[in-house]
Order: sequence, then C-alpha cells, then structure tokens
Amino acid sequence: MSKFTSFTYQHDQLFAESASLIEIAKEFGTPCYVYSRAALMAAYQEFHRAFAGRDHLICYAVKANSNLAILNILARLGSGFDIVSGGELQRVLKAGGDPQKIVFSGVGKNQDEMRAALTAGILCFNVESEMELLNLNQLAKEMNTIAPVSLRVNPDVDAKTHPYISTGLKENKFGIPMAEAERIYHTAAHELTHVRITGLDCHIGSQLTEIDPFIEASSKMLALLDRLENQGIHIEHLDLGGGLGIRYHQESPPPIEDYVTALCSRVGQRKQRILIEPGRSLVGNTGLLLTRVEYLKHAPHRNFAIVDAAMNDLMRPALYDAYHEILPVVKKSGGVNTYQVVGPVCETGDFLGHDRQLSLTQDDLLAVMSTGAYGMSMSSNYNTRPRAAEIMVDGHAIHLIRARETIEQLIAPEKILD
Ligand SMILES: Cc1ncc(COP(=O)(O)O)c(C=O)c1O
Ligand SMILES: N[C@@H](CCCC[NH3+])C(=O)O
Repeated sequence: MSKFTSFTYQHDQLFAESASLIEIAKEFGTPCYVYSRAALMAAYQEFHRAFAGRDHLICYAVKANSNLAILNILARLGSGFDIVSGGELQRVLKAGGDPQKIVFSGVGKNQDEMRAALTAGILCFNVESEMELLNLNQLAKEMNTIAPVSLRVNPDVDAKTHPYISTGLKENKFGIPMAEAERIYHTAAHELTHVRITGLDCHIGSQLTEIDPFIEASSKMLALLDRLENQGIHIEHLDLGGGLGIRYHQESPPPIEDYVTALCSRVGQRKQRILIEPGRSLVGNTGLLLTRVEYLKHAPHRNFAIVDAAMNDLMRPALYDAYHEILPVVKKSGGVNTYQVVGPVCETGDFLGHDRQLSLTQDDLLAVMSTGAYGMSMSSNYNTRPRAAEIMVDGHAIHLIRARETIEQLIAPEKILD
C-alpha cells in the first residue's frame, strides 16, 4: 500500500482525497498546507485498534501540528494530548480536548504554565527534574491543590536517529537520570505533601525507524516500575512516549500495529494503563505543502527551480538535511531535468530538495510530501514572509482551517519610537 493513502493521481493529476490540488491552489493561493481528514482519522484508528482492547490512552504530541481543526478531529476520536507549553494547553482546551487526557511534558515549564495546567485539571505533569518537582509541589500548595505527577526518566538508550532529535541518551537534557529516579520517587511519595504519583514516563527521540530502541527503553522502564511497586510506590500508568518514524524516502519504519503490539507484549500482564505520545506517525503523511514554480534558472552547472515555499514554511530540510519527496501536481512526459528546488529566502540553506528529476515549466504546481508533521508548526516569518494557509480536505469538501497571514498582522505589534 502507498504511504500516501489519500494523495493519489487521477488521470495524471494529483488529488487530496477527491479534491483537485489545482482547484485548491486557484482558490487559496500558494504556498499552502493541505491535509486529509480521512488519512488523519485512519492513522488514529490504526493506533487505537492495535491496542486490541487493552487499557490505553493515545496522547497526540501537539507540537507536531497544532492546528485547532486537527486537535478537534483527534479529540472527537477520543484522543488525549501531550503538550509542552501553556500555549499548547490553551489550544487543546479551545479545540475541545478533555483536560483529564492531557499530559504536560517539557524541561522548562514555567510557573504560569504550571498554574494554568493545575487549574485546568490535567491528567499529569511529566516532571523532568527534581527542581521542577519541588517547584510544582510548592505551587500546588499555594493553590491548595494536589499535582498529579509522572517522572520522565531518561533510560540512556540510543534511538539511532538524527542527533538533534534524540532525547533518551544520558547526555541529552531530557528527563531524570535513571540512577536518580528511585530516590526522587521516594521524595515525591514520602516528603512532598502536594504531589501525587500517577505514572512513569520516557521518550527517547523522534523518527525512530527500528523497534529495538523502543524495546530497550521499555524494558528499563518496566524494571524500574517493578522496583517501585515492590517498594510500595504505586504506578497507575506507564507512558512510553512517542517517536515512531514514518517513511519519507527509503526508510522502512515498523508498521503502527507491530510497534504497539511489541510495546503491549513487553508490558505483559502488568495492570498499568499504557500511554503513548505519537506525533509524526499520526499526522506526518496526512499533509503536503503545495507550492508553485516562480522561476526556472538553467545554469550551465546546475538547474534551479525557485518555488514560492521556503525554509520559513518548511524548515526540516535546512535544519536536519531532511528529505521530502517532491511530486508534480500534473504529471508530464519528457523534458526531465535535475533541479535544486529552492525557495526565495536569502540563505543558501533555503532548499526543499536537492537533485530532483522533474519536468518543469514556470507556474507548475509541486507537492512537497510528508509535511503534515513539524511543517506548519515549525514555520516562521523569516524574511517577513506571512505564514502559509492551511486547508483540510474531507472527501470533495475543501475547508480553510487557517487563513494565510497578512503583512499587516505581522507588523501590527511593532512600534516605531518617537
Ligand atoms: C515528550 C515528547 N513526546 C512525544 C513527542 C512526539 O514525537 P514524535 O513526533 O516523534 O512521535 C516528542 C517529540 O519528539 C516529545 O518530545
Ligand atoms: N522537529 C523534529 C522533531 C522533533 C520532535 C520534538 N521532540 C522534526 O521535524 O523532525
């Protein structure tokens, strides 16, 4: 089965479900992100089904794509959410997410964010340091409440992914070192009056394409969980984080079902509820970035296709040298050249793809694939470029779910001095 179940060619023209990308570009302009509702729902259901009735909660990692429409679709399917800021908390609540299904991760939660989350009544804080735990206990005391906590423990496992997105090695900033975990659990259980232990958590990195690191991390977490239970510290849920990779190019990550089944069988007969925090594997292949060729530059040594999307819209190629497939919206025959597909931003690192074989003329539309995750959510206004529009397709229906920004909106908060 193709990795793009909802983006298919019909008579040499690329469609999102039953909607023509040519029509979308005509109506909403380019660049724009286009998402498929059916693909999103199918990805969530695949995770859900794989648990096969076992007690679980899928907490979608909001950072992957935080558009309210996407959060709302997931909330209506019963999803929980993994947030990392007060801003993400507000988004989830606004989108109709259930506070009792929210876990709050992140190494630097500030007091306002913690207060907001305590007020909302979230499921738990994934606490990443002893100082954060003490701070949270103090805040909860001041608010006359009890903070539910799960410690994020760093299992020191090599996720075998890009070093910028590996989070479970002991040299990474994330989580509490394994060697400290038991002592800090005891502090939380016996000394702190305003926290309540609910769970145990880890997250070892993103875009993992092998199952072994997940198994290694789970095994370490389960050994810790058993030790804690033996010492009378009850753990209600085990959160095994996110990180399952997707196919961008030639990767072959494990299918969702195999990944979930492997986690469940590792947990075995234990009674704890299993939480996971998938981001990319839920939304990554449910979106594309639609862009138009502005100019072609056929130089003797290299050909450039200059398109209207840039690194500010999709920074993954510039940041990680990431590969995204680039497809023509209308397939043509003949006249193929090797192109550097680049944006208008004034940086040599502003590219969407190197050495792509394409048959192009000015004004052609291109689709940059697998951009549903960490595309729009990592976009910026660099070069004073308004952020792209976002479109959700649902069968034939085409919905604008975020209007293109205007220059006026960008400069409105700024002030010229007298
Ligand atoms: C704490 C936490 N949970 C979940 C995720 C989601 O990761 P992914 O999009 O790789 O599934 C991340 C990002 O890596 C994260 O930092
Ligand atoms: N931003 C990264 C993933 C980081 C995940 C955040 N913990 C990407 O685009 O692949």
